[in-house]
Amino acid sequence: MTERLSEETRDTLLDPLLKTGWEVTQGRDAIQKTFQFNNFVDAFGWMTRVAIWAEKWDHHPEWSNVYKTVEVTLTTHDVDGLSPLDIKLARKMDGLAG
Ligand SMILES: C[C@H](O)[C@H](O)[C@H]1CNC2=NC(N)=NC(=O)C2=N1
Repeated sequence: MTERLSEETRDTLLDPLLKTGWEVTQGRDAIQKTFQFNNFVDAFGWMTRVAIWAEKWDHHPEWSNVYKTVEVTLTTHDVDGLSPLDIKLARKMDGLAG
């Protein structure tokens, strides 16, 4: 079972993600980002690829898709806050989005 990000490592791990458009969610220990794609098929294809990693890592996003936009929130429900798994999945999402 994972643990919440420690205060010592939190900023170091979050800073690179904040530079790629992730934001800390107001009122929740979570991060969020809106991904824009060229069209619905690209958006859904990206979601499909992310889903495979989410299932492999047993760590799943909270997300919604409208046409070519995907809004994503990441947090770890088991610890009610951010964990290294959220950092890992956010990095993977950025990587797969190109
Ligand atoms: C039983 C199952 O392993 C757990 O519910 C996993 C599934 N995916 C998860 N995803 C996220 N975001 N947080 C969790 O705590 C979590 N827990």
